[in-house]
Amino acid sequence: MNYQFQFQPYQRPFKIPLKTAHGMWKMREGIILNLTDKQGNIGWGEIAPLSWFGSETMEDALIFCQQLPSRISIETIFTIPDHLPACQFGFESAFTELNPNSFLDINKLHYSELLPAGETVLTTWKTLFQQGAKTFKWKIGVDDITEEINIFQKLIHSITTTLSPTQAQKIHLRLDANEGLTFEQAKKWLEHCDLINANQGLIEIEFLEQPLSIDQLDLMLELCDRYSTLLALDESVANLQQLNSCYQQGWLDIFVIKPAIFGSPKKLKNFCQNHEIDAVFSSVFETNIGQKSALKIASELLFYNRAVGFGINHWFTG
Ligand SMILES: O=C(O)CCC(=O)c1ccccc1C(=O)O
Ligand SMILES: [Mg+2]
Repeated sequence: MNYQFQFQPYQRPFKIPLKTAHGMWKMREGIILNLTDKQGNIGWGEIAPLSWFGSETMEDALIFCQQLPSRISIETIFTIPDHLPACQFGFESAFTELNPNSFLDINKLHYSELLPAGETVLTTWKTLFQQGAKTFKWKIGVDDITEEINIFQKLIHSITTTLSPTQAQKIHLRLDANEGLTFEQAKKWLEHCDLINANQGLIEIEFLEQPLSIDQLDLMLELCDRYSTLLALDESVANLQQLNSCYQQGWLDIFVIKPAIFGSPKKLKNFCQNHEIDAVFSSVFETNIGQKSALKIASELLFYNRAVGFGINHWFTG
């Protein structure tokens, strides 16, 4: 059995550049591919690399696609090397569209909306809340910490005063530092988070994501012991080898999984079915094609029903 293979690179500008502790991101680049079977059915896939998270680069992915013949076998799809994790996802997704293995309803998922770093968070959160959002993630570790904690207090105040006392559902707020904090700064943030969570009010700080760099897992484990607010690993668990390693080293809080750069979905499913980890599935700003495949994986593997980090469409026009 083999498939006809086609691919097309794309570029998609952000409405406003995404600011994280890793820098500014203005343009999402990737590759849309399709496989056609003998009956003429088409399966779509997307390669959306994120090299600052340790995946291959856009160039690596393009070179890989260019050297493939126009007809490829199943064997080719399932033997893409581990240093091309976004390619593994893209090709396997297209294959799975042609050979579906589950029919779960991705419309049942709930979403976390991504809020921009800095003061604009104060207006953005409200617009998204008025559209029905209940879970938000705010990027921190970008500006001076005193300034950010100041904005954080204003955000908490804004949420508290906007909610009606009869609000049925809690607002969940996630903080994502993208490795941008020091140990001391992480402690400071977690003190603020613990105070809010001790209130047991209508706002819950759901977790602090990747406060420290990936070589500081020991310190992040220490933060888990010291504070009651949960921590999440993201950059530290970008692929299967890293996930395995952090799991073995005793991480019990949350794991952020970005299916589009994680590598083979088959291997990811295998891991999650053997270890019931507390996972948050999240986007890497892929288009609807990659999102659909990633959300299918999420709906199959979600044990704790946490909101998925795919509330990102407001970052693009059209
Ligand atoms: O996880 C989410 O809720 C949104 C997606 C997100 O934050 C993200 C998107 C692209 C690259 C990195 C990250 C990140 O979580 O650090
Ligand atoms: Mg993150």
